[in-house]
Amino acid sequence: MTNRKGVTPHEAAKVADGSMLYLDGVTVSFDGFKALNSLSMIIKPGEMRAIIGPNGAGKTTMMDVITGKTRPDLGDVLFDGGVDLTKHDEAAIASMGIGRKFQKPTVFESHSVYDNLILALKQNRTARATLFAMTGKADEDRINELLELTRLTAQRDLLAANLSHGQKQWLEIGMLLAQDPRLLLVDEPAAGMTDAETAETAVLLKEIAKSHSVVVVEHDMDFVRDLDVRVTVLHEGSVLAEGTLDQVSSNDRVIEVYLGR
Ligand SMILES: Nc1ncnc2c1ncn2[C@@H]1O[C@H](COP(=O)(O)OP(=O)(O)OP(=O)(O)O)[C@@H](O)[C@H]1O
Repeated sequence: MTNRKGVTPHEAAKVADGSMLYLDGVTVSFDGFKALNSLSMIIKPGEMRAIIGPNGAGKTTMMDVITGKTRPDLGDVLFDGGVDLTKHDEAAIASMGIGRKFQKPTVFESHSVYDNLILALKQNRTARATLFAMTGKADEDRINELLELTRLTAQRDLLAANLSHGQKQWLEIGMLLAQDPRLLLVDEPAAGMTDAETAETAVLLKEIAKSHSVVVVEHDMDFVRDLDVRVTVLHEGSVLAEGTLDQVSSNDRVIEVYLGR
């Protein structure tokens, strides 16, 4: 079988070799409307990428395709150099190491911060992991690391319901990390945060990106500037521009369609 460019899956896997995420010619239609229109993008291992674009550009649909929620009509979606994500369902893709953080935090409000992290850690126990089960001490150490990373050490025994909006987002990021993903997809983390929380979230994501690939969808340009990473601009389901934030924001086509000035 070949895709629309006459590329076999084997050939696509060769091109994708060494990438964490490889999208090529990905097209998704809803009743004839192309939410994604031949979208292509490569994320390298250890890379953090910011995705921006006006409403309806296809950002959410792209995340849906990567996580197996939506099947593309056309195109290659490969993880870790060669795993064809279009052949797997959401649960299988999550267990392969792709974690997704939705915009709205979904922490367990009636549980403490600590219990939320423990629950996330235990969720990750596959049969194999149970066989070589971590000791209680190893679990404690991991939780302490995650509390430290997510700036929640002092809130460890608080009910999640009593955290600020920003702290809930950080807790949920910690819960995702407890499941040891290799690629994290983060949808508008700064939405609804205070300026201080937004700035801290950029620092947090940069720390996480030292040991994970991260794709961040975001509208807040100050936050994207703080991330200081390569930016991809989506428009009408395809890549309009890619580069530093300064490069894409001085691109005439981006100014025309995205910034509208
Ligand atoms: N299930 C669906 N059925 C029909 N149209 C859809 C569906 N999902 C998305 N669309 C359309 O596809 C386009 C892309 O939507 P998508 O949500 O991916 O954009 P987005 O870049 O995430 O936008 P936003 O910034 O507003 O979240 C939009 O025009 C949207 O109306």
